Amino acid sequence: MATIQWYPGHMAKAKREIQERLKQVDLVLEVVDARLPESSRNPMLRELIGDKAHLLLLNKADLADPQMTQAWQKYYQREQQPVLALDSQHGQPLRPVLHAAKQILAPKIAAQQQKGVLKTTIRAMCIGIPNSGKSTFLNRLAGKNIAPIGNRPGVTRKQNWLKTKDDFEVLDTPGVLWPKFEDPTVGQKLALTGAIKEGLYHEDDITLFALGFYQKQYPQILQQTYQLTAAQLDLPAVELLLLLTKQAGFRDDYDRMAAKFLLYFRKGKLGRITLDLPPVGWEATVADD
Ligand SMILES: Nc1nc2c(ncn2[C@@H]2O[C@H](COP(=O)(O)OP(=O)(O)OP(=O)(O)O)[C@@H](O)[C@H]2O)c(=O)[nH]1
Repeated sequence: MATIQWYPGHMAKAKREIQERLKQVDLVLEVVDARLPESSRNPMLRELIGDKAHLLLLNKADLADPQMTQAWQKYYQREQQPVLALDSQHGQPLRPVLHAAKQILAPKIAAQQQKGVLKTTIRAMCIGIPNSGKSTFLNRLAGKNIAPIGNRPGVTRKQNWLKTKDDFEVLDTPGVLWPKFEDPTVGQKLALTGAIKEGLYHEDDITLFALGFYQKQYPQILQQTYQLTAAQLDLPAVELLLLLTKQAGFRDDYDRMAAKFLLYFRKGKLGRITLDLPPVGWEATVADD
């Protein structure tokens, strides 16, 4: 399978801009996809953030496996990484985000108050990879539509400040991917969830990856959606794709079936699933505490 690579012209520029803007903010809000909390974190951004106050937002939690989202939250808490799970599409994130921001910045706010500064504005910066839901999140935060929302990666181009009530100001930034995925499954997961521009991957490859993942982690969803027997569920992914293609009446046009499968997946019609699993053994260390 070809490795998915991405060489956007604006990446280096975005990096410089983010570096510059980091100096102006108290806090970084990192929006990731709750279905892939690690694979949708840009290592370059992580490096840029350094030790700046940082709240990790597991967005699209409505599409993720709720038990896995809970596990990931526990995992990050254990790592001393402040974290919140959000559904920006349907929820109201302002209150929980502001509350978490105030907790993270409590020592800084207390120091300012000691100096007699009573009205403290919190300045945050929203970062994340394309399509993680930054614009949707910011629109919800502001309570009105200000950031452009797209269902394609790479819609947000400029950096804009938005002000909410409660002296909370947030800076929007364009979604930034990184140039090369060390682990090819990261690219496959990002392509599956729609973070990578169409045309940079083969839909059948990504569908085969997804089928294999469902077979291993969520067989009951496949079984129920496509009415499969136990033996069919165990077929190699390629054969399963051919079977689904025939079942759909597409003869041997598996490209058409792959496109349909991806569309279904992206509409959330193939169940709530999480593609990244917390590192093996972390629960044991939590239990030891
Ligand atoms: N189900 C669900 N969909 C969401 C959520 N947040 C965003 N979306 C959808 O995800 C897609 C991408 O959202 P955007 O807000 O445009 O993402 P972005 O990160 O600003 O994207 P770029 O502009 O490419 O950087 C859109 O189709 C949104 O409707 C969420 O919490 N749940």
